[in-house]
Amino acid sequence: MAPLISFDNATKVFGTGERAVRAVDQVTLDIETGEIFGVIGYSGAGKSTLVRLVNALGESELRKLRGDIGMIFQQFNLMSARTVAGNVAFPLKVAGWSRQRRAERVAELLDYVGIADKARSYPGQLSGGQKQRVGIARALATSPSILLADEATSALDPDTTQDVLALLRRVNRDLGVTVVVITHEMDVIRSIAHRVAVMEAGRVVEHGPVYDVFAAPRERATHRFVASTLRDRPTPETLERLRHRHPGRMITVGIREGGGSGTDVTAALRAHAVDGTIVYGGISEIDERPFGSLTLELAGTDAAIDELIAQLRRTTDVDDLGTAAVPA
Ligand SMILES: Nc1ncnc2c1ncn2[C@@H]1O[C@H](COP(=O)(O)OP(=O)(O)OP(=O)(O)O)[C@@H](O)[C@H]1O
Repeated sequence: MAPLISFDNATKVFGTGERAVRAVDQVTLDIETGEIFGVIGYSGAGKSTLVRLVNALGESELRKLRGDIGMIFQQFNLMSARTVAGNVAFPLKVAGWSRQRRAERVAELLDYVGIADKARSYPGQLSGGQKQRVGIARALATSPSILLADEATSALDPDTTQDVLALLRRVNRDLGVTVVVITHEMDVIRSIAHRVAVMEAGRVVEHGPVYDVFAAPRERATHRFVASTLRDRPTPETLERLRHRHPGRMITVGIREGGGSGTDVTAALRAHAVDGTIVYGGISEIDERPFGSLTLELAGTDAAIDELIAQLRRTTDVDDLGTAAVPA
């Protein structure tokens, strides 16, 4: 199937001469129908500009697509003088829907996003999470096939963020809407994206399935984003402290789907008569698959520990951290 959105060597330059900024620099990227695609980067990386290019297609393309792209924003962009129902009805009005059909569609949408009771409220009377639900209802009004979410959860607290992300996941799954999420937070990517592109200085420096990018980040920026969300591996400072309490041989074992599970670790310890104490770690989910690591202090003969590590390395990555006396 042909991609829904295709960037082919896309470039956007602001300004001219010495002051020219290449906000988007030779980006080639395909977004497939039905996926949740994440674009992550630090402030100024060019994410918003890239997504705005989707909205700025040539006239004929645009006519074909008008009403086919919904958009939600960090600051919600609701009309404060209109009620919730009025905000959601607005794009339908623009599209020429009758009053009766508008009312039906608005009721259906507000029910879907879980704020049917707020139809007559004004945006100023709503919490941030409720405002974003209105934004989502409005963006979905004309049944678009693409939803662009530009930092849509960046103004929300962590719990509300998870609620809104769960709603976006439903929109993708139940309604088959292709969702493009722009964010600077790897937590957001980890929670809902299937594939991700990492942007830096206008370029896509790395992209692929979220699980693969997490499991084997190649670029420095990607390493930083991954570390910012998992926090499962001890930093050098943490390791220093751990060594005081646990002077023995330590290893960090990657926990993955299809190899390197907690069960594998337990079985390997037993098979080699090595005792393992879990001293650090975290296992969570990426794209609904297990992912993380465990750091263990091991007690056993050197030979047994070496064999244990060799066995684990057949299915997952193992960092040998050495001992307090002889760090690796
Ligand atoms: N209209 C404009 N005129 C001039 N420069 C611009 C304009 N829009 C964006 N830029 C520049 O392009 C670069 C990329 O900006 P962009 O907003 O796309 O980044 P971003 O990754 O979305 O960052 P943020 O999350 O802070 O919005 C920045 O250096 C920015 O200053």
